[in-house]
Amino acid sequence: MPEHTSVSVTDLRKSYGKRTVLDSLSLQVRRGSRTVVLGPNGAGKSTLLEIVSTLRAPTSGTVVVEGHDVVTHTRQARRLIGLVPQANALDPLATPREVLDFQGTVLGLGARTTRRRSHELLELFGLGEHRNTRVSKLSGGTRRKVDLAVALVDSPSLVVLDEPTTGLDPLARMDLWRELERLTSEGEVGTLLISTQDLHEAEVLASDIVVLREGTVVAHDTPDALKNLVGERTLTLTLDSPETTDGLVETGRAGFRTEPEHPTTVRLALPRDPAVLRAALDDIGAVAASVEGMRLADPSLDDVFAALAAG
Ligand SMILES: Nc1ncnc2c1ncn2[C@@H]1O[C@H](COP(=O)(O)OP(=O)(O)OP(=O)(O)O)[C@@H](O)[C@H]1O
Repeated sequence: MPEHTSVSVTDLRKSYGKRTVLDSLSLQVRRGSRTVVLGPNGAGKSTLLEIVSTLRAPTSGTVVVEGHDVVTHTRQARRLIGLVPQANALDPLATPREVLDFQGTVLGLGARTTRRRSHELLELFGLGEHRNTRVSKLSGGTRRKVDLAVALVDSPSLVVLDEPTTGLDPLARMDLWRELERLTSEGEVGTLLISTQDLHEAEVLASDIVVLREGTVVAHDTPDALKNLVGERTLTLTLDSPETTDGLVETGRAGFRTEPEHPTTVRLALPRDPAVLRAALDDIGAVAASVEGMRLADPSLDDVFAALAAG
């Protein structure tokens, strides 16, 4: 496994009976990355994360986390992984402090280390004022921070989060995103592996994106590279009449197009060839007196998802 790889997945297959859910899946998760796994319902995101986290056994193939094979060296791998499961699994009657202390005890950290780590994590997530409040009385966002704190008790190198903000309100989501960014930028956690259905979440969090479709990786790159791969920068002009837009579409040399429902707007995928770009600007210059508005839009992860995940 190369030094800069946190998780190395090779030829992974998972079947339930006759149904193959992950198929010949190979993937290298960069150490230090916030890698987001995107894919439609049933693509296999949770299954992949559960196998990486040692919760589920693969049918075949290998998964190595921080140098430890999750099947042959499960215990060693498990110690380096912090898991934030999809469903909240906290005891509603316990307090955050009790939950953290319990986790430290289960992990065999010793009383002093457990106390110190509990204190550090309560501080890290601003949970001090809630330390003695029962989990059942905490907001969804605060509970999620407790989930995250629990995952960090043993200072894992890799934190795996399955749909971490599902069910949270927009402010709580943004708050959790900030925490996750801070964890990696301040070096508290080496690598984050996150599954989500939420393209906005991916946009905010991801340094790297993996697109899964029907149990295989169909793309893996930085968000910008994926956007450039599938989408185009688009210029939208609003002109003063349908006649002017029609004229531009007919005479323009760079692929101007209109949409029937917006007869006064004209769209142009920005040409990469400088000569074609200059010709387009000339054409726009010729109708400059008719321009009423202009908007430049970058390709988005919606374009990536539509092109790659939905197929
Ligand atoms: N224990 C199981 N037994 C049988 N089939 C299963 C089991 N767990 C998952 N599956 C099936 O495997 C496929 C992949 O499920 P998985 O939960 O990994 O997908 P996902 O991408 O996480 O989907 P979602 O976004 O809906 O959570 C689904 O079709 C699911 O029904």
